[in-house]
Amino acid sequence: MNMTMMGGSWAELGSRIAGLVFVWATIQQFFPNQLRIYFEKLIDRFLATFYPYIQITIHEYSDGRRNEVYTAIKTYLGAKSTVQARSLKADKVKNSKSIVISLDNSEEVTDEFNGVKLWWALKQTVRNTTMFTLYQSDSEEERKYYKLTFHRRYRDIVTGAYLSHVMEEGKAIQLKNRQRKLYTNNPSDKWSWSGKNLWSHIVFEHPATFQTLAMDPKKKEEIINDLIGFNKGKDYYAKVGKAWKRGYLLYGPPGTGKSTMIAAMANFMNYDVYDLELTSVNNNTNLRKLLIDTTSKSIIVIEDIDCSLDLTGKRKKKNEKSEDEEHNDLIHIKEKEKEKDDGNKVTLSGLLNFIDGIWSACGPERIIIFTTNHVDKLDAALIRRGRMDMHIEMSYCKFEAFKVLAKNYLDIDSHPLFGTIDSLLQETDMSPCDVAENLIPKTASKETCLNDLIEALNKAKESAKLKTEKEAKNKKLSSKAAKKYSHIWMQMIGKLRKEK
Ligand SMILES: Nc1ncnc2c1ncn2[C@@H]1O[C@H](COP(=O)(O)OP(=O)(O)OP(=O)(O)O)[C@@H](O)[C@H]1O
Ligand SMILES: [Mg+2]
Repeated sequence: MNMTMMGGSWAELGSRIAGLVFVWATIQQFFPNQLRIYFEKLIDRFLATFYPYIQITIHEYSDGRRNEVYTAIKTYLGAKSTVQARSLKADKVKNSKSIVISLDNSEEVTDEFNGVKLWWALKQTVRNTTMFTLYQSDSEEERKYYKLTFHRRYRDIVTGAYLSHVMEEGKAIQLKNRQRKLYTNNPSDKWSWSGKNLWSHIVFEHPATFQTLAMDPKKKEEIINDLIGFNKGKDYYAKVGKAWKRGYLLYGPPGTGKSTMIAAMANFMNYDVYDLELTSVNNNTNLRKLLIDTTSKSIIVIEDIDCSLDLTGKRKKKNEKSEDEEHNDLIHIKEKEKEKDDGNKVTLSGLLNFIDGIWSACGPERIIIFTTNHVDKLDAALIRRGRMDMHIEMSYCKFEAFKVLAKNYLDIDSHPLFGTIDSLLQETDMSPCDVAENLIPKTASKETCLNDLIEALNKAKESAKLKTEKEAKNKKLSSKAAKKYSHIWMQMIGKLRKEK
């Protein structure tokens, strides 16, 4: 804080204040209450003439608890002070992935907001506290606080917009620096009575990014843009009256990168991941409790949704039904479920409520992802647009995806063998997982890896051909048998009729 800028000589001001304190003490002794209030006001006015600055103090602890505002200010000033302050502190803070820089004691920084100049200082008081233990002893307790000084002219702007800005910035930096977590739900019957152990977590450290994800580049860009739009959509969602959340359905054969995509999304958005194991949830109420216990800026994942709930069978003739019939069907299913709901299982309507019921809006900025290998097995109501806003097909490896894998695994952008691989990938279905397996360098030669892949692709092509031939043969045989038996059947019926 630049003290010389704040007007007058400090020594002079100090002696005036000392004089006033003396006068004040005398007044307190000899004068009645009303007169004392009058003098108090007079002194305030007198001080304000010489010292037009206001100070706000923010203590580290408030009502015995750590003050959230103090923490946000500390983070905010940490970012400012790296360029200004001469004395800084570096700490490894719990739940933070990097070292946190903050102001050292008695250091000061200047800030500017919409043309208003402000001065911040970190102060510390030491209090003697007596510990009443067996060996009664004295100990010193440190109390830290930030002091913000500004001209009284800017009182409104500082107490309003500026402090909100500091809080928002501080929280955003905290979020960016935090160590992200991967949660999984504990089985409902093992929840503690306090209800605090609904989820267990570990640190989330998956290396997948969109850059290393092998898929069609256009599709990848579309997904990235969708996520960016969602991330910036706070005002839009509020304006249209929608809860700030988005659903993605990832479907495709095994090993095509669905789980990898979830990790890439979480890294891109800087979100936590809640991996929800539906089979460990014993009823709809507990499912709702789990939802309420998730934080904002998180992805809730239900992997292999088709295996988690019995959603099949009810809509086998889906393609034959009109939209109206589908709708009525859903109402019917919900009613039937309600009738037999014994509170011992998660039902389709419970899951639908989980996704977009009134409780789903309880924490903003959340993404829900379902993955499945069999999209056609899922109930249309579960994945309709609005619930699962974007349906993403993760398909077998094509040449563009292969190029990403070749770059990741072999660090090459081109090779004379790429042409052969391109044409083989057009004729054969191989998952990125299997392609990647062949690209892991087992020997020093990159060419050997590519040749291994070509060999694997040729084998896959050959076995696919054999499979198709076998299927065609079986089909032919069964249609021949069907014809034969229908012929015999007809002959029998004819005979019976004649006999009649
Ligand atoms: N598109 C991809 N891009 C990069 N790596 C991939 C991709 N697909 C698969 N892999 C690799 O294969 C491994 C398995 O992929 P992943 O678990 O994401 O597949 P999945 O689609 O979730 O499979 P499943 O349906 O069996 O759950 C990953 O660890 C990753 O290394
Ligand atoms: Mg998976």
